[in-house]
Amino acid sequence: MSKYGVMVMGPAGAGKSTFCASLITHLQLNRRSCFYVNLDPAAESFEHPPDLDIKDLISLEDVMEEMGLGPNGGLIYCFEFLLENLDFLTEALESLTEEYLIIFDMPGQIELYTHVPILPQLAKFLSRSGALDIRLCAAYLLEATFVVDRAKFFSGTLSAMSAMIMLEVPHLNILSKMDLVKGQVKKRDFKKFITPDTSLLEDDPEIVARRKAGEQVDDDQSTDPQDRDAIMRGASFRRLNTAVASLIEDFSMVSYLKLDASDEDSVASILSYIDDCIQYHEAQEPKELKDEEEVGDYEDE
Ligand SMILES: Nc1nc2c(ncn2[C@@H]2O[C@H](COP(=O)(O)OP(=O)(O)OP(=O)(O)O)[C@@H](O)[C@H]2O)c(=O)[nH]1
Ligand SMILES: [Mg+2]
Repeated sequence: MSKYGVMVMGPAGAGKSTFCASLITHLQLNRRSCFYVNLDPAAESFEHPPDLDIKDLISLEDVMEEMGLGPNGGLIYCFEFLLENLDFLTEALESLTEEYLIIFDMPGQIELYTHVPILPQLAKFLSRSGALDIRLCAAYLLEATFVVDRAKFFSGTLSAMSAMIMLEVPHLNILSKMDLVKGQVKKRDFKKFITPDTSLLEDDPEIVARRKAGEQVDDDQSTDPQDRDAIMRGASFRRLNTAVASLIEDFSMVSYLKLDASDEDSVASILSYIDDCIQYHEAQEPKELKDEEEVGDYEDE
């Protein structure tokens, strides 16, 4: 029996847990079953109580206290512990039928998505180990407000691409919190961020405005590493961003969907992409109406 799941990932505060909550509400309203797995050992409050919570296996607070680790080292320790105790996941998930969408709410530490091999191991276990065999996709969230700062946007896009390459599962990139940029960025301008390329740096309004004001933008103003502002306004920093943007353009892997978690249509649209990625609908049996529903329907006519 196939199982279906989505890993909701992305940097801290990107709106992962909010999206999970909106997705669960939407699934419930549409009479679809879901199973919510919290894999963030530091998460405390939830709109929907998790069906499985990593905190029942290990708590970040205990790890930090007992092992003398900081929050990031503690989180890595928690995931290493999870990988040594995968029965915790198998026992809870193995009996789920193909009707369920399993939603994994991930933590926001960026290290997990960029260079430590923990998440690839976990994704491999969930999707390919034979124990669970979940048809899994990743939903990587990045805050849409990042588009205001080109350097931030490309650095976020690079980490999305890094997660994509490391995880080797079908992957959706999503610009979250779209409500925050509505009215601030014109629709036509926003389009350019959907499939990012180097042209975004060439017509950066900040550079255009500085050039217009007669500022010299093609030289470095300072090479003193302490003078962060001057470095970030200098030509070397722009060359670095251009190199990052070119890399992203050359790989041509990242394009974004848009999400406003408070808008049900927007959540429904993202869900349709998730369903499509994991081919959820292909495995579903036609559902028969229950007797009372059938009678009710005829009475209405
Ligand atoms: N305006 C707006 N705010 C949002 C949206 N989604 C989330 N937020 C807010 O962003 C903040 C962070 O949201 P979370 O859902 O906790 O983000 P997260 O990615 O789970 O955060 P961590 O688990 O700490 O990494 C909260 O204050 C949310 O209310 C959205 O679509 N629009
Ligand atoms: Mg969260």
